Amino acid sequence: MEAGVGLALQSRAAGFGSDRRRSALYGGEGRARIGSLRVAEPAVAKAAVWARGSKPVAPLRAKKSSGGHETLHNSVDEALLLKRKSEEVLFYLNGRCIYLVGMMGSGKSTVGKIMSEVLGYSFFDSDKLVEQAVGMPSVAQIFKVHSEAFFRDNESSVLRDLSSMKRLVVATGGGAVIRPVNWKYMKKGLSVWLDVPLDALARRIAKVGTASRPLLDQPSGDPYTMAFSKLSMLAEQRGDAYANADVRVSLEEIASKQGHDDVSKLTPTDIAIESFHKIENFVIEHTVDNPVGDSQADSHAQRIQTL
Ligand SMILES: Nc1ncnc2c1ncn2[C@@H]1O[C@H](COP(=O)(O)OP(=O)(O)O)[C@@H](O)[C@H]1O
Ligand SMILES: O=C(O)C1=C[C@@H](OP(=O)(O)O)[C@@H](O)[C@H](O)C1
Repeated sequence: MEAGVGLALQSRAAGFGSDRRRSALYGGEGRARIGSLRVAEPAVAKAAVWARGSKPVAPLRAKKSSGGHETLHNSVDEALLLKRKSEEVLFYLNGRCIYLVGMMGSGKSTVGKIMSEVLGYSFFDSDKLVEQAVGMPSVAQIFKVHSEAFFRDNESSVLRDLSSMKRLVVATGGGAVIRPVNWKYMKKGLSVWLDVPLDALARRIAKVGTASRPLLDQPSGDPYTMAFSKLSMLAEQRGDAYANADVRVSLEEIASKQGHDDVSKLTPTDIAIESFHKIENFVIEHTVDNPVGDSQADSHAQRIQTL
């Protein structure tokens, strides 16, 4: 049984409900607002926080980072490229939402927040919306007190409600892809599969712990090994479900384009840029009547080049 997610979203949209609920709906994480979009921090500066390597480095306004000029240059270049790509994509998206899908720990929330900020879209994490709809503080607790099926019903309701909105980036839960009805909702926008090798996922999850991810939570054992074996099982069960996404962003491919094979060197900004690139190609390839018009697209491309 679902907990009236649709009604909850509507009543909150009309200004009812608790502040906690309202801030989660309109700000995702308390930043942007639907209706009057607001980006709290300049996206370029924010993006520059993630420079090469897996750790955040100092923002631009700070003194030189330990990586020196080269690191600073890399982060500035990345941030500018991200900005430029987002401007191109914004045009092609025409208000459509972006749904990020992928296994647990694939970076949907991390990359999704960067994409939403630079686009000026609102960000939502569907797990958080389910928690609010049900009135429980964590997905883990929902699984424990109710069941996975109860969680999945509410997840579908949240996706249904989001699908009627515009200009959102949504980080879906890793298992949202298994229900065909969820694809009906996500296909109202553009879906992006963050395809991350299992060993990298297991490393990330072992680092942050499994308490918030009930399907991986194990009372004992080496965290990396346990996460790896559970993730492998889930990946097998889910088969090709992720491949329903409109575009696939493979971290292995990005790493190989950059001339190495270490996906742990990729920053979330690298991944956001590649996601924009793939979305743009997808829209161009799938625009049957070319409603944008070639000349309009050309002049847009020229404008972008001069930025
Ligand atoms: N490109 C990346 N490099 C290194 N760590 C990352 C990267 N993207 C995400 N992470 C880390 O991996 C963990 C899971 O990321 P998250 O965005 O929460 O994934 P998801 O939303 O897909 O479950 C977080 O601790 C996050 O900081
Ligand atoms: O893969 C899954 O089935 C799940 C992924 C989780 O979301 P994240 O992918 O954000 O961790 C969360 O929805 C729930 O624990 C189930």
